[in-house]
Amino acid sequence: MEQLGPHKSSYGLDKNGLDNVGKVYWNLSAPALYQEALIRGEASLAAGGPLVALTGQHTGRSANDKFIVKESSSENNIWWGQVNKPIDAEKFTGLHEKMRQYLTGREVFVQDCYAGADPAHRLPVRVITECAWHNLFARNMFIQPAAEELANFEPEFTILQIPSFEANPAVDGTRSEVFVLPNFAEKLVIIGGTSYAGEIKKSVFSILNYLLPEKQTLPMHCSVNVNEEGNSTVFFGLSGTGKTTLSADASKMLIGDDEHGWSDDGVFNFEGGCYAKVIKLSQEAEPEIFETTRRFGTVLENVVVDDATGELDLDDNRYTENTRASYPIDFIPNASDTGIAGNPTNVIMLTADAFGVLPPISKLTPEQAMYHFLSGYTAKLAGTEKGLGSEPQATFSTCFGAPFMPRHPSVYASLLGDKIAKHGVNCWLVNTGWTGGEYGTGHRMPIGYTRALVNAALDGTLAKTDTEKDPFFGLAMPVSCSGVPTEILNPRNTWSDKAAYDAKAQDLVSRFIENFEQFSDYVGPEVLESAPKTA
Ligand SMILES: Nc1ncnc2c1ncn2[C@@H]1O[C@H](COP(=O)(O)OP(=O)(O)O)[C@@H](O)[C@H]1O
Ligand SMILES: C=C(OP(=O)(O)O)C(=O)O
Ligand SMILES: [Mn+2]
Repeated sequence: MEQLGPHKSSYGLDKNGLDNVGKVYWNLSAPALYQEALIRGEASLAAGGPLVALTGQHTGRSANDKFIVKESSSENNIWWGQVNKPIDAEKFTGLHEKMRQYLTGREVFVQDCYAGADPAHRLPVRVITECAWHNLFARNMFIQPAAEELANFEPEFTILQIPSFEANPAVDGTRSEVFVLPNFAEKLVIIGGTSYAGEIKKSVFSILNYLLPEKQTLPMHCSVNVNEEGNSTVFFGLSGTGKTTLSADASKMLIGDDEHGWSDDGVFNFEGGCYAKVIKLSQEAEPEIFETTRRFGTVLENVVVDDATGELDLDDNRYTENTRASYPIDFIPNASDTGIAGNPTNVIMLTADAFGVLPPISKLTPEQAMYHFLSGYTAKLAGTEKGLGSEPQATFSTCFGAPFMPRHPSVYASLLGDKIAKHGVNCWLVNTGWTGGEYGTGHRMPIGYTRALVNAALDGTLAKTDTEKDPFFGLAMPVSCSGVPTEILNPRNTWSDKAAYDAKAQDLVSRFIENFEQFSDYVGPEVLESAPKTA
């Protein structure tokens, strides 16, 4: 086994059961990984220097192909159901062994890194990949140990990601050729059949979501930034609701864009990089993120590059709507270099309501915050082309991140409830989705309006503004906000057909109620009292 690279670890790959591989590239730098990726034809270079990779068939997460290994150490702690589905330990062992055989004589890339900016909570993770470009993704996304820490680095968890190795569902116990299999007993996640890099980061997230509640630390699918007064804000939200977009803001210090922990000491980023959606990215609305797409070190996924000029075309969705940029967090000009901040003053729950019935901002009582956290509502337009007649798809994903939450939602909700009460946190619901009338005719909330509303919430202005109560969801809607047209603050105003608005709002209320039945035994009467009600 040939060992290459300046930062080999004394904890060799034999300890990962991989004494049979051909070459190991240890902790290569970004330039070295570029070279290896380019030599192998894994990726190409675009103007300004980003590395551009195509993932082929799988351009997003394969949520249905994730199975948690059922074994005695974790079995009773997992919330088994539609989301967390089991796979037998024997099946895992069989597939892992096949994967190991497959790697005989092959090359692998290793990044040893930390997940968790707070040294008290960080997890040493080893990411072993087949491709150099996925290794650079891992290097961008996680926290790099100091050079002297690498020599004696001992991983607590390992991610083994081999996209060209596919499962055979008939014998391996998977659903398809794709598999994402966390094994909490063996402290190992094996990934195969997909090149979507997001699987790597979300696997590490799932591990921390499993481990941290036992340390009284709440893991969160959220972004975090800090304003000029030093107050930190948590932005919860499902994919596409604006965590990354809204946390990158010239007037704030960025802590992180996607995954954080909240301990007794405050909040900390799990990651050391960001993973931004770049489809139709506007230089004007998102200047900081836009800049990252034209520089050395950024990995672009499924972005179209002009053959003749090497220029990016961020508007081209021929491979997917889910085009991505991963970059180290310090590519954002005002990012924190510690990844740590104090206890949040505000919690913002983001939703992208494609029905166009939720207000662009509302103040939540602590009980309503619990209700919305457990509900985890967002909605997408069914087709990528929004047009008349496309009925939106409602999604309820508990804790704003069900696919990544191995434990029962009440575990996370009770930690959040305690922290909101203890620190007197202000909670808000922000709709970054569609407005301006009946769905299909409306448009997405302009980012500038959302930023203005968020800023008015954070600087205390909205707390002093009169509110009106929406009759369907019981939400307190501010009646005015500087920089935002008054008529959009109550979404009913934006519909020409008021009866259609009422019917649609009522329909969404019914969906909330139906979805919440599964949680009604886990919350107190005050939370149920604060729930949306059918008229
Ligand atoms: N009002 C808005 N607020 C936030 N994002 C918006 C808004 N309107 C449109 N967008 C777009 O929605 C997407 C939000 O994605 P992103 O911030 O990556 O979400 P997340 O990080 O929560 O997955 C971006 O493409 C952004 O340009
Ligand atoms: C990376 C992902 O998360 P987000 O869209 O929230 O950035 C994902 O869901 O694959
Ligand atoms: Mn994001």
